[in-house]
Amino acid sequence: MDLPRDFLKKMEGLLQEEYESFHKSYEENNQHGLRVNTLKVPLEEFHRISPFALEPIPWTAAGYYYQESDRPGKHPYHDAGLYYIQEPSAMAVGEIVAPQPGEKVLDLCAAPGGKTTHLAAKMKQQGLLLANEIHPARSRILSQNVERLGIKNAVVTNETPGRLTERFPGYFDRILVDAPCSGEGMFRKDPQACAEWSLENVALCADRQLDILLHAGRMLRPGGRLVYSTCTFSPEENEGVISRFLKLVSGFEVEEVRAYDGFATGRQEWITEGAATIEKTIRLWPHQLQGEGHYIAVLKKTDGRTVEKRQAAEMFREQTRLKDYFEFAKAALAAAPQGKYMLFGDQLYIIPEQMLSVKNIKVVRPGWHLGTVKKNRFEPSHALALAATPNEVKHSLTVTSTSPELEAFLRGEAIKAEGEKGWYLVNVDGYSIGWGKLAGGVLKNHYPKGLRRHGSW
Ligand SMILES: C[S@@+](CC[C@H](N)C(=O)[O-])C[C@H]1O[C@@H](n2cnc3c(N)ncnc32)[C@H](O)[C@@H]1O
Repeated sequence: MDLPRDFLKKMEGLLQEEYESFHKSYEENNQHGLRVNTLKVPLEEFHRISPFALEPIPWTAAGYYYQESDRPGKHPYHDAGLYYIQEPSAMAVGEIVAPQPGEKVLDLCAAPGGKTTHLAAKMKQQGLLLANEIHPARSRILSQNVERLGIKNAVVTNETPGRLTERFPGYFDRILVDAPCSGEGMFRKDPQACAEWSLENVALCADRQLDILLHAGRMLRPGGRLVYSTCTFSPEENEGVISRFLKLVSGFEVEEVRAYDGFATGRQEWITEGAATIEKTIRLWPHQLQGEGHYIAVLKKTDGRTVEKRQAAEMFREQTRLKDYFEFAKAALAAAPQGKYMLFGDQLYIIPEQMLSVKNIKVVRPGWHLGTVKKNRFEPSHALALAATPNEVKHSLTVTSTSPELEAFLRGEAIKAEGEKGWYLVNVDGYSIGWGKLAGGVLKNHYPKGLRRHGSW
């Protein structure tokens, strides 16, 4: 690999006798990982059905190494949301955030959604997961991944940390700042990060990271936990940002992180005036484990201001407009889902109970999308399909992952099928993948146009 000379010089100075083995790691290929989405398939079941040879990743309960030649991204189980393809070291972050079902959790820099989907699996569809991404196009990709993995309790926003802080002071139990960084830890995987690297950019990233972290600190409730992570090695962006934060803000302490084999500690000596507790933060090195470079710190808020009174999400008052939805639910679902229904224009959602008002906030996905209220009928959404199981609907059609029917369905074609008229949840080997509408022996295709496949795979 053609690595930036200034980068190598800096790493040699930092790592000294360890530098040689670090440098050698660039001669090896990066490892590939997938994380099973336990919202859709229990782990033991995935072990039984997995078409791929899998090796467990030690620091993640649902994470596995796979062989690149298996191409899990092409398998229909990917479209059905059974797993998320994620760099192995990145899986340590969600484990360390460790959100509990029912909590209020913010993922502040969330796209494309690797960590959001990991946090969601741990929350088991309960509580509020606010996934935010500042870049509009990236926030839409994040939203698609939330949909694909069948997540019901996530709200996706497209905001600056500053604007979220105005709405959510002292609100969250846990916050993840997976900060934009110089990406030094990803050079093996992402040659573009390598091409864009410079010492100036490292300094720029560090200032931006501190700014994001300061906002995050204000949104944390007293007693809550703030996890900061990067995929870079530079001490300025890691130990440096945490030390600067601790100097600027009182009432936070660094918490010990559970270490696995191969995890190393943060390095106090690499920054000037580094807090001694910085050694409780962790570093993942590509020459010490099978994964790329990462840094993770956990900060606990030991005190805080009294929390201001907040505005609850607007109540929904238009029950009459839901008549067609309830008729659809009666005909197609085993039971209408419980929750706080809300209409945004003609789009119907169930929003997480703990969500606050979204007025003046750029919302990409306000909750679990159920479908569109049309004139005299209701059309169910892809998000409703992906989060449903065959026993939650009245009619379902099972196809196998290798069947021509599934290929046709994913291409957007109609399928021949017999049965009662109505909406059918199409599922691959029992895992929901989309809607079809049956009439006259033909299942009309409702697989979203943007997701359809072309040719075979
Ligand atoms: C490391 S990536 C996040 C990866 C994501 N957590 C995942 O696991 O898939 C950092 C994200 O921060 C976003 N970002 C960039 N500048 C930002 C800012 N000033 N405030 C908040 N987020 C920012 C980037 O667009 C990027 O999507």
